[in-house]
Amino acid sequence: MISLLEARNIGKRFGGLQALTDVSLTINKGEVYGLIGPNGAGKTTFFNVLTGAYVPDGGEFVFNGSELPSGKPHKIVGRGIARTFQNIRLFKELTALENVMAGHHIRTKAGIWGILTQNRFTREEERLTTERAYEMLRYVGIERFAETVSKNLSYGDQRRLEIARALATEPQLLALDEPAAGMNATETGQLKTLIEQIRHDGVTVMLIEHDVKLVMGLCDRVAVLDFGRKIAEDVPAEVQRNEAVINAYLGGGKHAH
Ligand SMILES: Nc1ncnc2c1ncn2[C@@H]1O[C@H](COP(=O)(O)OP(=O)(O)OP(=O)(O)O)[C@@H](O)[C@H]1O
Repeated sequence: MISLLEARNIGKRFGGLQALTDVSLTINKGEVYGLIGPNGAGKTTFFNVLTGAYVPDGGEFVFNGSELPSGKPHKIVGRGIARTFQNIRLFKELTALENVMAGHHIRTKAGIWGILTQNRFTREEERLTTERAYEMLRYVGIERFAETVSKNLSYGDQRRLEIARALATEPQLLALDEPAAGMNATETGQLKTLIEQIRHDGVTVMLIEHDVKLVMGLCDRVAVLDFGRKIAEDVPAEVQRNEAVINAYLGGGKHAH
């Protein structure tokens, strides 16, 4: 097994609150890796330090054998890590197609100057970006909504669009923050199929999710956070019968979702 991401002793504090304490984990290439735990356990904070939204107070991330910069979201996307957000963050007034094109621009050479000056090279690149964006929409199953303003899409389709936009950055690791939140059973089933396809196509997936059935049915391994510490990491069957995990989360105790 080849490791893609290694988190080493990640710590993050917000004032008096220790949101993450010495979190270490390794994600292998080709895995679907779940991150679960009660509300406030630190899952989203982990994504935020990984993707550069926050700078960790301690520890480091090694990706593809070299250290990731901290607090540099754009650079981290460039290194091959893309994410979606718990609260959907699309450009609401832009069409689905435009949202995905915005994602792909990180991989184009022309950059903002090219776009402003509209030279021939840029026009060709724009054409390819548009083509690729359509391809991504098709991939997640919402090509028919390419010209729809994204705020008018159904909730499930907005979540798919976020995934398409993240995939347009051509990631090696796709970090999904509660992708099934607010989805009905049919949409969740389709999401599971989509994530399996993404993995099949060579993208490693890290997933925060409260839908335990989805997590256990989809993930190769699952890590459990509780009060900012990793309390377990194993294959789903083992995690489900881990006593500490049952007490903290799966048992439906006081801070389970
Ligand atoms: N920017 C911030 N400033 C202060 N406290 C924060 C900040 N972000 C998160 N926290 C706190 O850190 C802790 C961990 O929050 P986090 O959102 O990472 O939990 P979570 O496991 O993702 O929870 P949920 O399942 O509810 O999304 C919580 O107590 C939260 O209130």
